[in-house]
Amino acid sequence: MTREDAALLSRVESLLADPAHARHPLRQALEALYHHHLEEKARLERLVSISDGYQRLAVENQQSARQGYDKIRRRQEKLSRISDGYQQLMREHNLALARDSTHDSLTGLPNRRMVDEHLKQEAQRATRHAAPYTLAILDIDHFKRINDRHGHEIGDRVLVAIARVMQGELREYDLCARWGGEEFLLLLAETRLEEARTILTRLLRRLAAVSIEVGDATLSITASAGLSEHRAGEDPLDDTLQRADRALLQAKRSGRNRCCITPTRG
Ligand SMILES: Nc1nc2c(ncn2[C@@H]2O[C@H](COP(=O)(O)OP(=O)(O)OP(=O)(O)O)[C@@H](O)[C@H]2O)c(=O)[nH]1
Repeated sequence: MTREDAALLSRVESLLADPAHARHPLRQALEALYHHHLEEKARLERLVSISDGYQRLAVENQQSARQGYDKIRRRQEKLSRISDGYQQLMREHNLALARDSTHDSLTGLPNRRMVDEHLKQEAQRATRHAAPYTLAILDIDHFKRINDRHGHEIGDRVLVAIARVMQGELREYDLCARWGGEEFLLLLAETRLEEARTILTRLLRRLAAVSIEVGDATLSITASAGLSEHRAGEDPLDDTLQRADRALLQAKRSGRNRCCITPTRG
């Protein structure tokens, strides 16, 4: 209520209360108007109060709806984080499984299964592009002595060291796999026998220069290798590798620390 309204009301109340105007012809009408005004004012105040209550309720509802929504959103974000983490874990787990199934756990080199896959691909490539490739089988010389003298653990260290050297020496499109025990299979892509022999001779020299510290002593090794070039139409494992194996035997028999080849024909 404004100051003017309050002053007017107070003036009306004074007029109504004044006995001098008790018989005034407008007094009754003024009194009725005054009471009507008070009732209307009270009604208006009630309406305002109800309206305020509604507004308060609406705001509270809005707030609680927003809080509820935020809570659900936070929960969903949390769930999606958990799900993302779980999926990432599964992906890593599957990758690790796939890797374990195709790689040797000691050296980290590809294993036989991986060789099989590569040989299939290489066979297709060789047929399509007439691209030659050579297989080499490399075997550490007198490895049993290393195990016997220094123990299996040192033998393992030697295998790991050799694997690392071979991976460093070969081209990235070649394959160097652990074939079993102290034997490694090398697939030299797009490589003819003579070129492969040069690569293997260099590799054997590199291996012979490796020093492995065992306590106070320094250990060194040599290796022998047999090579054979794949011939069109033949099975790489049944034929090419068999010839490479025979060449390896020849390398061992003729004094070790060397590589031998089987001629491309014959
Ligand atoms: N430390 C270790 N030794 C292995 C592993 N796999 C095979 N060997 C050993 O490798 C040795 C292979 O010995 P042999 O087949 O007699 O051949 P070698 O002593 O290398 O002799 P040559 O091949 O004739 O020069 C055996 O003593 C096996 O126990 C392995 O994963 N770790």
